[in-house]
Amino acid sequence: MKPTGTESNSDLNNDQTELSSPSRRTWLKGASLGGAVALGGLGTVAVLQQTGKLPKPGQSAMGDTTKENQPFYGEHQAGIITPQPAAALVVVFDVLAKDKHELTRLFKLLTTRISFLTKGGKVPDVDPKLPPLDSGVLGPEVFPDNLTVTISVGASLFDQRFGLADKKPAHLIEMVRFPNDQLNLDECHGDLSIQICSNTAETNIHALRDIIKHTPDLLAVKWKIDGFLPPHTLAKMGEESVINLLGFKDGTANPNAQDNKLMDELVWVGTQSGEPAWTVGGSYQVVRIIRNLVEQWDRTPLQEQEKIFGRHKHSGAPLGKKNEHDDPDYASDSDGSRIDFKSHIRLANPRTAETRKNLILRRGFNYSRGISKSGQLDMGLLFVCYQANLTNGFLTVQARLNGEPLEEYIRPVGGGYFFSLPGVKDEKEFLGQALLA
Ligand SMILES: C=CC1=C(C)c2cc3[nH]c(cc4nc(cc5[nH]c(cc1n2)c(C)c5CCC(=O)O)C(CCC(=O)O)=C4C)c(C)c3C=C
Ligand SMILES: [Fe+2]
Repeated sequence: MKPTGTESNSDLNNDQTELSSPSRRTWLKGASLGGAVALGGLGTVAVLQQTGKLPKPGQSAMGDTTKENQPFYGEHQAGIITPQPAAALVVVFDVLAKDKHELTRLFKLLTTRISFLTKGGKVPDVDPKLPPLDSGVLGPEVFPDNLTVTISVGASLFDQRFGLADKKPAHLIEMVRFPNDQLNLDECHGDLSIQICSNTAETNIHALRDIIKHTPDLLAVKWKIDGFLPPHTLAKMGEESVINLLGFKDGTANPNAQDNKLMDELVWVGTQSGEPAWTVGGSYQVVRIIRNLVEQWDRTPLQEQEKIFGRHKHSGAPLGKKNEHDDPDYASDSDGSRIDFKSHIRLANPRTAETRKNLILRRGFNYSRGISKSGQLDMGLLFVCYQANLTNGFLTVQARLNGEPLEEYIRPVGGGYFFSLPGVKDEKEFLGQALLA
């Protein structure tokens, strides 16, 4: 299936992200040296640690964030409209289950593991002659650390193996190849994706190893990629967006994920969608591994970089405007002399009444993973987005972006389309229950 979509102009509200998390306020705010005198004899760092104004070894610069937790039970899975933490990984599996009965066992197992991992708790000791129940990566007691684990299924899960063909979400297809793609098939598609996000890479690794340990006969890893967000800009989230590896603020014009009505319209599959009933409360997930050709980009004049995005590099403001969240005001730029018609932002979202249905919720992370065979840095954007309708969302937006000047500096190399399952409402339910009913 080929993505399509051409749009026309009129005005549209500018939806802004409100992802502010009070726990992410910089720990230095309000820290004072008062009390240092009372602890005379200790060095300044030790004094600040004693008074709780500096992190102790093992604590992050934000303070102890290990107890932060995201609820597992709810109408929707966590990790979609949840504010983004610093670390992420996406892992995609082939499902080894042989029939629907085994697939049900897989989803029940995933439910049990995720509900434990996101809450945390003590892991029982076992006979030392046996393998320990837990990898021990987080110590003897597992802590939540803001963990979310989001389960999504690919189009291939609806083949003949499990008798689910008639339950396939209407828009779910295998990822299509766009003109600028240089896809490595080893990093494309798959039966099941798991997005794991938390405050640290270690917590994500712990969760992944726990899931793999419990599912040896049911899942086989196909591909995996780690992502991160810069902590120094995460601390200012809500005021400013985080910076991507091309040095631009990313996420500025994202729809407000705290606005439930907007999320019902743009992200969650609703009862009137014409989709199979089991999908209500779920969302289409797009994952794209988009390499940034940073050596080339870093030798590109600032003026050119800004023209390509349509925004000022450091402030993130639309060209010709002052502040990051200012409206690009395309009505006053009908000839494209201020913000080029081919700029990334103008193509991605022309902000017309007709293109409102194409809005997507982006939830990307930076990635960096060594060097290419020809000695270039292998880094870029782990692009993730969610939408209620894959065709209206990513496929249409990407079709508009095809041929954009940014393509000279980016190469999509992998990814897939998936459907994120609806949430688990309480302890009696399991992930995918309605799909397997
Ligand atoms: C198909 C969807 C999109 C892909 C793929 C994509 C890749 C991509 N984007 C950046 C950097 C930025 N994107 C920005 C805005 C933006 N991007 C998309 C969609 C895709 N981007 C949308 C819908 C928007 C919002 C447009 C708007 O509403 O005005 C920005 C500007 C800041 C922001 O609003 O987030 C940057 C910067 C890269 C580097 C990239 C691939 C590597
Ligand atoms: Fe973008």
